[in-house]
Amino acid sequence: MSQRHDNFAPPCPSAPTPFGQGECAINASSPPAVELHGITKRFPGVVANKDIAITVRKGTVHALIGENGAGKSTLMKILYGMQKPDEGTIAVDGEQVTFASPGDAIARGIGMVHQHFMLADNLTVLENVVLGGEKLYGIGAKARRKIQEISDAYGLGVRPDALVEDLGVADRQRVEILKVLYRGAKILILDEPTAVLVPQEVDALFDNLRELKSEGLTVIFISHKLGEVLKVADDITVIRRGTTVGTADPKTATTKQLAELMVGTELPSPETRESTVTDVPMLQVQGLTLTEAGAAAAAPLTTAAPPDPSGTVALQEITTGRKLLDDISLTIHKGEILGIAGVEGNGQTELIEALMGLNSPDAGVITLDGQNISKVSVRKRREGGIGYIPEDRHRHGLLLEAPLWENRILGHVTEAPNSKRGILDPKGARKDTERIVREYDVRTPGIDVTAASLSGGNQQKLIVGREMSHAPKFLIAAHPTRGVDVGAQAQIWDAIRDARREGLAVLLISADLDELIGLSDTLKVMYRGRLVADADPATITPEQLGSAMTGAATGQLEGTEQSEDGDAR
Ligand SMILES: Nc1ncnc2c1ncn2[C@@H]1O[C@H](COP(=O)(O)OP(=O)(O)OP(=O)(O)O)[C@@H](O)[C@H]1O
Repeated sequence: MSQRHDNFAPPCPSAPTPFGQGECAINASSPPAVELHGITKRFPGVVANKDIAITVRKGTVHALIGENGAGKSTLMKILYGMQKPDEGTIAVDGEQVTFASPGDAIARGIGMVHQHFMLADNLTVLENVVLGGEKLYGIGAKARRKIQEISDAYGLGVRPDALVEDLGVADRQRVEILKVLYRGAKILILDEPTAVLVPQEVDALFDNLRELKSEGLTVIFISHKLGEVLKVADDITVIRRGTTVGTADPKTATTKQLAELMVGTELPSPETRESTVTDVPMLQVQGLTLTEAGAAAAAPLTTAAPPDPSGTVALQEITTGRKLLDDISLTIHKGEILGIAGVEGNGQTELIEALMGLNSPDAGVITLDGQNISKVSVRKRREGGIGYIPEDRHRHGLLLEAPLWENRILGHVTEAPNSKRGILDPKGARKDTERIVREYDVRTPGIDVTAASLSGGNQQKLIVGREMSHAPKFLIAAHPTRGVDVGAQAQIWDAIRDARREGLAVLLISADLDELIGLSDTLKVMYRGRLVADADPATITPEQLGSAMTGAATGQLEGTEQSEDGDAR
């Protein structure tokens, strides 16, 4: 490592050693909950983890940070029994263990909350928590008591009889946490837990984490949000290119230092106040309304998803006509980034799907560059100049089991360089994939590996590279930097800004409010399917925006104006 900061100590040596020998940053005052020593994991062409050494103290929050592809998820999968290390040892509470499956890890008190929640929407909280763990406390009064007890003990505020489909993102996350606690977890692994939360929800989650550790539980969490890491972590381990490069003391370290240690670059800022907005409308939406029945017509864009076995039931339920999009009108001009703020589940997904032609709106007109595209197919819309960075990269952005170069073709089959005179051109696609890998720094051993084998952030870089390569007129960018490290984030922001300067119109949807405020020229708040307020990105704060998003703030917000469609509800 070339740079060294006073606040950073080298990682603990990989061979088991007693604590407190001076050069190791970990405080010896609490006993270790987890000790990873000499962990090495190889995949074809990649050493994902190399001689990793981490000690996690009991009753602490331990953050794991590092650039995309550094090896964080692999390491946590090893600790959770999902992957087997090629070398190295794991000790839990001082005892050496080997895990053949997550079941083994759970039995040793390790639980993992994944980024993508794994809850059944149509079941209650109680049913979700009990599901698969029926042997523990049954499914009746005893289970209910236990859930209430855990919820009260850690301040989770979970209601056992609430239907999961009625819960917001933060509540769902609490259910996931409760679920692992119910199974006896004493060590919780959280994979980017704040990626989908608004600032107030992040604070609430951090209160929960503090509660957990005050009860002696241990939390390991992966994050790219360095400010949050400094706020909540007791210890920080930095992983770089598969190996531990240092530990940091959150009391004294700065985000800038962390960023430098992680990726060797300074912390980027999304702030952009140069205006390139023209008065030429690129995308116009008038009175877009969608009921549940129209949304059910949604077709997957890329993957041939297996039919939902509960499809018939779902269809029977779609009779209420509840409006998922309610009279949405907006205009995005050439050179303009219009940001939409909203807690997930308030219609953003449906709006994106409507613009892409993936659902059937009940009313409304969509115009792209003067052409009415309301009834036009997905393919024609793409050929007409719509770029699409989807919110769920696994469902709509990639064919996970296909190689990278085939993923380069996805959504752009008929366009150059993937196609020549109407015929697929694998050579052209391969060459251009290599360019994207180079230009967007996609960390991969080659373009023939599957998309599934890339780390999450590198998958995202591939999608962004692909979509920007077609010089779109209008870009739908849903969480464009979700899961990417600070270095790649800066690169993606630059790519979007550069294209905007050339006249690109962008619809930006992001849970990262700094990104939303920093990049947008115009900002709207979406709540329960409606655009309820316009905010000025130059003056609004993330906290004010967060309040508006949760519907907590009514009337006109500071830094906002009334929405086009009337009252600021
Ligand atoms: N199943 C797999 N097959 C092949 N390679 C893999 C597999 N899983 C991970 N890798 C590779 O191992 C390396 C580490 O990936 P990992 O997902 O652990 O990184 P990460 O630090 O979690 O990244 P991110 O921040 O982007 O999520 C990457 O180069 C990735 O491509």
